Amino acid sequence: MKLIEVANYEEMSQKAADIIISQVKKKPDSVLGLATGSTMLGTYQQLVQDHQQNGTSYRNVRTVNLDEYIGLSLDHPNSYRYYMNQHLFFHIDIPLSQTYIPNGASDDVEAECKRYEQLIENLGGIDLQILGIGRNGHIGFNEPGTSFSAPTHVVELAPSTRQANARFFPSLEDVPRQAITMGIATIMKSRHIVLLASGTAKAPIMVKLFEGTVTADVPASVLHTHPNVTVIADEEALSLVANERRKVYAR
Ligand SMILES: N[C@@H]1[C@@H](O)[C@H](O)[C@@H](COP(=O)(O)O)O[C@@H]1O
Repeated sequence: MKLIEVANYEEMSQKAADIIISQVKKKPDSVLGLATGSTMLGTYQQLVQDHQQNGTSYRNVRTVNLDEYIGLSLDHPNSYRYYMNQHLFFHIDIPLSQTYIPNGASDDVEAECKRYEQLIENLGGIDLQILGIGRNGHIGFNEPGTSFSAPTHVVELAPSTRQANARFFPSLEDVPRQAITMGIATIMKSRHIVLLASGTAKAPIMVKLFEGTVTADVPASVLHTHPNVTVIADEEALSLVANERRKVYAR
């Protein structure tokens, strides 16, 4: 795991966008694994700006998103499909037919998980997966305790996750209780993984991540066992991580 320390959210977003843009330039038909949440908004803004100013093309890119709530229609303003369309897909030249997100409105969510896992395999796997991190260390919606060998599956959202995401919904009651998420095994097959973290809310979990212990209690800690992971974190997110721990990963 390699740590890139940055000053703030803007710098984190710029660095992440640069990595995505070079991936797309190097391999125009890349499979990009994408994430949602507040952390990603700046990165997507940078990609849109670069597309408009420099014409980076996504015509042949395929995207697979990490997760989706169960029970929201695809056009529900809180669905991750809606988020991706609004914040990225509608503003770049990717055909929507090449953008994939688990269908949380499916009648048969178990079958949908199998279909999604197979789809990723049929695309040839993920070249570059972008991840945020939950305050409890979740990646995608893989909550603490999830087996590292799980493929795409249905999850019960932890009360703390529903609470953290409630700010996007009218009330806590409106936050879905379940989601479909790529499993940790699915994520770990990606050829390169970039995890982004910004702000003091992520400081305690960054301490746990950089302790270096691999444990299902901190799902993101599995990334220590992947050969090609870059963490881009800002000063606030790293504020509780001791300098010696940072040095272990800063290269
Ligand atoms: N399923 C998503 C995760 O993929 C995301 O990383 C996390 C952090 O969100 P934020 O970036 O808003 O802190 O929230 C959600 O639960």
